[in-house]
Amino acid sequence: MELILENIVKNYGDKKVLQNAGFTFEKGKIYGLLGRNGAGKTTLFNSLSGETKLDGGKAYIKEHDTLRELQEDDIGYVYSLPILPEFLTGYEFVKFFMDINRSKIQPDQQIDDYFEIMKITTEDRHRLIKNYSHGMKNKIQMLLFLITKPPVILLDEPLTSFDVIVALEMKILLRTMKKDHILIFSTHILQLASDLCDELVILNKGQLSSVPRELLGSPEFEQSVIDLLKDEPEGEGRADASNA
Ligand SMILES: Nc1ncnc2c1ncn2[C@@H]1O[C@H](COP(=O)(O)OP(=O)(O)OP(=O)(O)O)[C@@H](O)[C@H]1O
Repeated sequence: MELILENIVKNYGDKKVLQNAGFTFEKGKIYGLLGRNGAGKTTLFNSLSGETKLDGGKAYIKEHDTLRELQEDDIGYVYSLPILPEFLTGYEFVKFFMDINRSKIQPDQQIDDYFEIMKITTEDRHRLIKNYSHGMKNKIQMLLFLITKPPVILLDEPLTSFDVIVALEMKILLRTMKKDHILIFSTHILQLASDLCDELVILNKGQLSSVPRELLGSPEFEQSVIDLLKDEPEGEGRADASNA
């Protein structure tokens, strides 16, 4: 399965944010999306999830040689600031979510199985969401996608809200999930990106480009990414980014 972006354009008034951005993302990989503040990472995620209308271009899902337009249902979106019903307990909310998505769930999957996978304790399951930490809310959002299994999962700065232990748990979870999904997460943490991602994608000047794989984990990695993100035109010593 592939997510294919073609000539994606998004403007806010006179501000051109995404300018003919194109890229092909593949199932089985974790992609890190890097870009400077205001580069348009959230705008790209909002556009793909249908929250914001695109001004141009198309997004497709390609599966078994069949191409179709991306639909809202294809996307699971883990927001950096999750919006959840605070008046319910985690358990009540997940139960409700399972009820309305009954057709997508394997019959042998029990609600507690999902909480176990997400390592949410029995006590926490029955607490009101309004008392959850930011990281706990992110965990609940990720749990929802274990239920509905959308082909594409977008995570906006997800791991920054987790403590080191939970971040490690989440990394393991993302690595197990990647075989069934296209996972794209935005981050400013270069170490996390090089550690977790199979591919790094740079969003700069409204366009997407991939960081050469051989740079991941190399001693020049950090400096090369900084060079790629700088506004200056291509100069000596600058790493080569290949447009997909
Ligand atoms: N609803 C909006 N109306 C007008 N301008 C917007 C809107 N949303 C975003 N922008 C502008 O679009 C640009 C891209 O914003 P966006 O939030 O997508 O960037 P980002 O890469 O996610 O940034 P950060 O890393 O700081 O979260 C910014 O200049 C921002 O001010």
